[in-house]
Amino acid sequence: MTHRPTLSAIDYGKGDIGVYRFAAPTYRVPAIPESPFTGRAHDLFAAEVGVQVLGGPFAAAYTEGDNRNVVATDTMKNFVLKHALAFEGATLEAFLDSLGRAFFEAYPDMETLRLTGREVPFAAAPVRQGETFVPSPVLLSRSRGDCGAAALLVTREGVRELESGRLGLQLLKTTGSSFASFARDAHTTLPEMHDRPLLIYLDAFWRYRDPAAALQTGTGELTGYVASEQVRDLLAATFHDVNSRSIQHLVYEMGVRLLARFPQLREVRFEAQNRLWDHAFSDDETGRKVHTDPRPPYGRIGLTLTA
Ligand SMILES: O=c1[nH]c(=O)c2[nH]c(=O)[nH]c2[nH]1
Repeated sequence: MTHRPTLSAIDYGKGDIGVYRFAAPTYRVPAIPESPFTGRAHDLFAAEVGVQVLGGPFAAAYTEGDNRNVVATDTMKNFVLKHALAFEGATLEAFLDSLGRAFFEAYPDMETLRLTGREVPFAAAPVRQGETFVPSPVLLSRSRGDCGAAALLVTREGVRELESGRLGLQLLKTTGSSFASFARDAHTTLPEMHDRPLLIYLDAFWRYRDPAAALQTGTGELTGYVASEQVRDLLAATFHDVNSRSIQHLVYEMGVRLLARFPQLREVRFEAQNRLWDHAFSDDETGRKVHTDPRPPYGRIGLTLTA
């Protein structure tokens, strides 16, 4: 008999479950100075949801090919869609939380779930109404830009981990950023940059002191809920204001302001990428400059700040 290795961790589930729900309840949040956002202007709840079942009595499927306890991932997908029909709340976090509880109720063998969601952003198109433009109540434009996100680790006892986020920001500051006076040695070729056009890709994440603030199932004003659109705008406002000496310096300032603006948060985290364009040509007479894409290697800057 050959030696049988130990099954240290197993998980299986479904990814990228598109959930597009019409007539979804909306919510509002208190205004903050850095953002015009106070609530979603339409009633489409659109997200890509992921479900992973961890551990539990699913080992025999791996070791014996015994599927008797396996909930087919196709069944999970149907379960998620059906749950969206019944869900009374408005936010991604509340949806995933209630989804977890529904899974535990329906499937007694499930012990731990990792639930993830990423908003599919649509914005109301501006349409003329008299002398001005208003958001169309029926015409939405799919935005390929940044989006809200949430990830929960849940057990039958409740939410063990909850992290919210805004993913995929791409921010360019044309002037007012530097990177100079860094350590130089025999390997250094990078010149000092006292004013560089700075392009960053940025994912931002946050955790609440009390996850209950994120999991409110109400639909009116959700006091204490942090809307990812406001986070996006606060990060952009910070980049606008700060003359950064590096991306490290910039994300630190972003984190400080985010924690100060939302005292209900206990931790913020950033994953930034330096996507600075390469300078190609300049014309001193006109002041024009042309840049091009950099070579593939890019700088990565991470930061976690605790309040
Ligand atoms: O903001 C920056 N931080 C760095 O650590 C770094 N390193 C580098 O080559 N360019 C930059 N820019």
